[in-house]
Amino acid sequence: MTTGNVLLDVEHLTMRFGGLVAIDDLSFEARRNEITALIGPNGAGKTTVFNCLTGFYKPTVGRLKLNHPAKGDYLLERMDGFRITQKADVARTFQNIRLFPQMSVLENLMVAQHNRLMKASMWTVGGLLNLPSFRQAEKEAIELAKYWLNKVSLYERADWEAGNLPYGDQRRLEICRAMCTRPVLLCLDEPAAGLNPKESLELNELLLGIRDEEKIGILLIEHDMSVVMQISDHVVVLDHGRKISDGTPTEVKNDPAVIRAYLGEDEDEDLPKEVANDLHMPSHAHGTGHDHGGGQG
Ligand SMILES: Nc1ncnc2c1ncn2[C@@H]1O[C@H](COP(=O)(O)OP(=O)(O)OP(=O)(O)O)[C@@H](O)[C@H]1O
Repeated sequence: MTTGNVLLDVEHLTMRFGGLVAIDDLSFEARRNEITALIGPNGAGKTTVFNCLTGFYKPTVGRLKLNHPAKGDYLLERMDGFRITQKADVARTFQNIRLFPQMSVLENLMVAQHNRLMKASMWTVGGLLNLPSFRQAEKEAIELAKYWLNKVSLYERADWEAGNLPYGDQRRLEICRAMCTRPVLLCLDEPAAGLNPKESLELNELLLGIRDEEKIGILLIEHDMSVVMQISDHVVVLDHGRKISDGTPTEVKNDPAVIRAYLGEDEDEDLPKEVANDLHMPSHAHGTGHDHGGGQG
């Protein structure tokens, strides 16, 4: 595993819901210019980590330090969700698509830049008077939106209602929308869910391009092991809220603790072929009864 360039430092994160410990003393790092995958069976606590990072939940215990390359350090656990996006430049997508379906594709990307435009308009006055500074900000916002639409071949459909796009395109539009906020950390919750193999490959290319060209950190929750193993620089494995492995994809897939978490020791269960292939395990194996499909968080 590489060192340096630590962008996100999660220290001793614990999240309890009443008597349920969803995250139990979790520590890990995510670096700039890297894709860090957070994997684990259903209910392992992955989405809860995202919810803590983005201000949806206040952690019971723990420190979530974002080392912003331009602005300094932020302790995310002390910030409200909108400030985490606005100030700390953390962006997120959700398991279930959350576009504005009746707005156009382009409008969805302009809404993402609302904060910047409001600031440039001096909270309406500059916009009403159409001041040069506002016109310039608006031009830049449109340019940025077009840049991302070109990246995902949606430029020609900028005027479509977002809800009318095919499913895979909606997923990619969500990523574009997050990128239009100019994040330093992009958190993606199961971006490959429901994609066909060709769309999954395109997603891999998009994410690798974002990592290499934008030089940001990506934190990825994903059940699709072909995506995880092909594009991650670093994988953190959770099971029942605890970290059970942390390393390169090769280190993690050979880790007996990971194999046990996915396969279990007691019951007979078929491991889904694609998980078995990517973890280099037999598809006939023993199981814990953990569900391996893409669940809701
Ligand atoms: N708001 C909440 N209130 C009570 N329990 C919760 C809440 N949010 C999550 N949990 C519980 O915390 C545990 C972890 O859930 P979480 O959604 O983080 O898992 P996950 O790894 O993302 O699962 P999946 O892969 O199915 O999305 C689960 O037992 C879940 O029921």
